[in-house]
Amino acid sequence: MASVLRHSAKFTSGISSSLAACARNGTACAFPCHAFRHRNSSTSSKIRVDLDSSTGVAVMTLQGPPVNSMCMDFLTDFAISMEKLELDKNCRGLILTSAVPKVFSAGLDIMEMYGKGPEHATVFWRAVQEMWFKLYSSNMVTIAAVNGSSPAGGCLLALSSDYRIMADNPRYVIGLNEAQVGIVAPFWLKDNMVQTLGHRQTEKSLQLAQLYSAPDALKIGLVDKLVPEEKVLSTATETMAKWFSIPDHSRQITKSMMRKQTIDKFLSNRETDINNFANFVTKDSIQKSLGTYLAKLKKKKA
Ligand SMILES: CCCCC/C=C\CCCC/C=C/C(=O)SCCNC(=O)CCNC(=O)[C@H](O)C(C)(C)COP(=O)(O)OP(=O)(O)OC[C@H]1O[C@@H](n2cnc3c(N)ncnc32)[C@H](O)[C@@H]1OP(=O)(O)O
Repeated sequence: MASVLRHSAKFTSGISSSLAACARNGTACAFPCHAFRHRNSSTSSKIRVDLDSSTGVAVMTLQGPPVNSMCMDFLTDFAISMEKLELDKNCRGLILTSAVPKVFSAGLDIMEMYGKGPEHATVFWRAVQEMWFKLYSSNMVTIAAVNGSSPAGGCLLALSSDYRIMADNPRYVIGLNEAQVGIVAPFWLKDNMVQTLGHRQTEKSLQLAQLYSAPDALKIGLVDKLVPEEKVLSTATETMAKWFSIPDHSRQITKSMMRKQTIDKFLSNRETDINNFANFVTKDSIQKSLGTYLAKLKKKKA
């Protein structure tokens, strides 16, 4: 990552330090508390992170045009940002959003899976796993502010968060469409979706590679709330205040209890999953599917 978290706070005051203490201790803290904000920012080529220490909320903005696809740089920046935030005692909650118009994230960068050898596939898949694992197992309250289309890996970010708010625009889609691309959602992502939608709905969604419009995603519970696009971020901030009203320790233990089985299964099968991916994605037939899908994406424009 190009730069590190910079501490830009210039002053402390009784009010701001007590708000920061409030953020650290996990006690309820009324929003908005704009008066004396402490902001830490970090920017890499693909991701910007703004942490407001006075509220304990970090906003991670995906800023990799044209579609926030998850290439190696993106995945590395994401992992480093998550590690820093997780260790920062001033940070209790994370909002994920996009600076790219109309797109939250197009998912994994297909170019990272196309025409590459098994060594690259191994490194890439470990980084994908790490992104999911860091978000899914985070101690922070995580809210996806989905302000655009969010297929495949984009949906992964949303699914592994605690709460999903999406822009109320029927042209925006979200879902796990891997099968359409000729690839397969890994077991841990499937498990994550089962927890959110239930077994039957997940089976239909995955087999049919379904991308849901925002209203349909709300109907099946793939997102929790729809709001006008310009309110996605402010609603995420308001929602965070509600989640912050629960003491951190009890919410965190509850979260880890709910997610433990999926995490344990992932950790026990992690290396096998990497080998499976590397073998699968380098097969001629899978490469052919990826090539056809890529050509379709490019042709769409012509
Ligand atoms: C049994 C063993 C287990 C094996 C497991 C195997 C695989 C597991 C993988 C599972 C996990 C996740 C997988 C993925 O995420 S795969 C990626 C799937 N993503 C998509 O299908 C989305 C494709 N993109 C779109 O639908 C659209 O781009 C859009 C996001 C709706 C945005 O539309 P629009 O604003 O109209 O932009 P364009 O379509 O014009 O795209 C602009 C340029 O970006 C390129 N592009 C788009 N998406 C991707 C991508 N995912 N990767 C790389 N490049 C992408 C597109 O081609 C355009 O490029 P150009 O300007 O050069 O033409």
